Amino acid sequence: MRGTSAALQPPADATAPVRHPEAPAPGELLGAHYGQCFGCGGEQPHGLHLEARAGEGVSLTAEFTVKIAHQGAPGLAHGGILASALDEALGSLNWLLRTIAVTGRLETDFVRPVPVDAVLHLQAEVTAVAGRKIYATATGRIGGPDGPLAVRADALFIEVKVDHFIDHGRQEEIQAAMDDPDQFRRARAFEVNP
Ligand SMILES: CCCCCCCC(=O)SCCNC(=O)CCNC(=O)[C@H](O)C(C)(C)COP(=O)(O)OP(=O)(O)OC[C@H]1O[C@@H](n2cnc3c(N)ncnc32)[C@H](O)[C@@H]1OP(=O)(O)O
Repeated sequence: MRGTSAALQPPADATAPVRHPEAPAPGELLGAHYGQCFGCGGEQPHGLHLEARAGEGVSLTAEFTVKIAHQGAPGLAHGGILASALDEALGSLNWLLRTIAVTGRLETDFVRPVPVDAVLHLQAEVTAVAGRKIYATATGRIGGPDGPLAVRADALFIEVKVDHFIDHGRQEEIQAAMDDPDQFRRARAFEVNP
């Protein structure tokens, strides 16, 4: 069974997504956008350490290994963790558009339980854009890109200005990110077009 609400159906005037000319080449690792990010940051000991690689068009692949710290039921990944992995993969697509956007809505189907130590292979793509609204979809398969389907999600991202983070984020982290002398890292912390 699959459920996607009307809010995730692109409107009639939606257009196909356009890959930014300076987006990383297909096959290139995207790297973490922020070291403290729970999804991709290398400085988060219990984070997902999700590694995303650019694909063709506005798509990517990503992998994450389910760790002991990610359990819900004994020996199985927590559903919220799996939704986080999908959210992170979907959010990383915005780097290929060079658009700053946040998740407005995320609808997840949990198809099959995912055991600890399994590697979840994610595939995500933007399907349509309508004004500030970015529609995207993702799947997660166990053990390999052709492995059994475990999770899938459809999402709506909403384009925001960098002020979204500056206005709402805790001041000390915002300041630290803004003070980063590495212009590229500073830009990516907020997924800003550098
Ligand atoms: C930096 C990259 C990090 C990647 C990590 C993974 C991504 C994340 O987890 S991001 C963090 C989680 N998300 C958030 O914190 C977002 C919190 N929400 C918000 O800040 C606001 O609600 C926000 C910005 C999404 C929308 O607010 P606002 O800018 O005022 O837009 P608003 O005018 O309400 O809506 C714009 C359009 O989007 C639609 N929309 C907004 N939210 C939703 C929603 N939840 N469901 C469906 N449609 C929505 C509106 O209906 C409207 O559509 P239309 O233009 O057709 O009328």
